[in-house]
Amino acid sequence: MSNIQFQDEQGVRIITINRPDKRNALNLEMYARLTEYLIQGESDNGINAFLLKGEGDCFTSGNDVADFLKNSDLGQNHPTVRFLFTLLDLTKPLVAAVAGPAVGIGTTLLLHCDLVYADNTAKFQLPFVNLALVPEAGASLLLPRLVGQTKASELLLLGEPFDAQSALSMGLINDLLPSDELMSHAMSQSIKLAKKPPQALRASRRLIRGDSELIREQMQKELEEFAVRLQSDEAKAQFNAFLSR
Ligand SMILES: C/C=C/C(=O)SCCNC(=O)CCNC(=O)[C@H](O)C(C)(C)COP(=O)(O)OP(=O)(O)OC[C@H]1O[C@@H](n2cnc3c(N)ncnc32)[C@H](O)[C@@H]1OP(=O)(O)O
Repeated sequence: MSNIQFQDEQGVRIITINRPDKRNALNLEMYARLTEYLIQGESDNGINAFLLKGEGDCFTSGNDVADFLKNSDLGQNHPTVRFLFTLLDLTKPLVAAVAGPAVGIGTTLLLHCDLVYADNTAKFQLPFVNLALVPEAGASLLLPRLVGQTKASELLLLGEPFDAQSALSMGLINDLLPSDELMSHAMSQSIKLAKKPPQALRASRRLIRGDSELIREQMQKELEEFAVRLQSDEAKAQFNAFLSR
């Protein structure tokens, strides 16, 4: 069974990251499934919104660190790269429900979401420099835009974890909810979106998100740098240190 599952309910495609033994770390197969289910949902007239969540007490611990050691060719067909550009090119709204860790791409993908809800267990982190990497998913452009350059530098250069209250005050999440209300709230907000007139919803979303070509260019620059960093001795040392803890 795939570690990514989906179900469609009331116009919402709910996508679940489900690899609890590795804290929902994303491997290549999982990126490919995420992309497939998003693209399918984009072309399905019965789907008007996506809701992304993690199974259990974790959103996602980000990229599978072991995969960093195996796959360094980040061409356009690489599953992670395809997923990132699929996120950028989504036309239907994306909602996220975050409980537990949301690390690396687990945090940066939130910058592509339209609504983000979290509970008190949520813990965000952008540990790219700690891993001897650079930001991805356009975070080097989108995060300064959201939180200002000095705060973005703190989050991206120091790479320390921050909690849901901080994420709320920065505007990274829309609301902080009790754990037992997180999913029902995220779902009811997603259903509200799914019931809006779809063309107006998509057009408004496009206007709100602004110039996607600028973001695409920045993502491309990030990926070029990321590919170089991935090959570096300092990055390999960090990956091996994590894997041999
Ligand atoms: C393009 C994208 C880039 C990125 O996303 S860069 C970010 C990459 N991610 C990370 O660096 C995060 C690494 N993980 C962690 O820091 C911690 O985990 C957490 C804070 C997420 C959770 O901590 P805790 O609850 O104490 O769990 P645990 O004991 O560390 O992990 C349980 C098992 O899960 C494996 N695991 C966790 N995260 C990853 C990962 N990202 N890649 C591969 N494996 C991971 C561990 O190794 C271990 O496994 P075993 O039980 O076999 O020892």
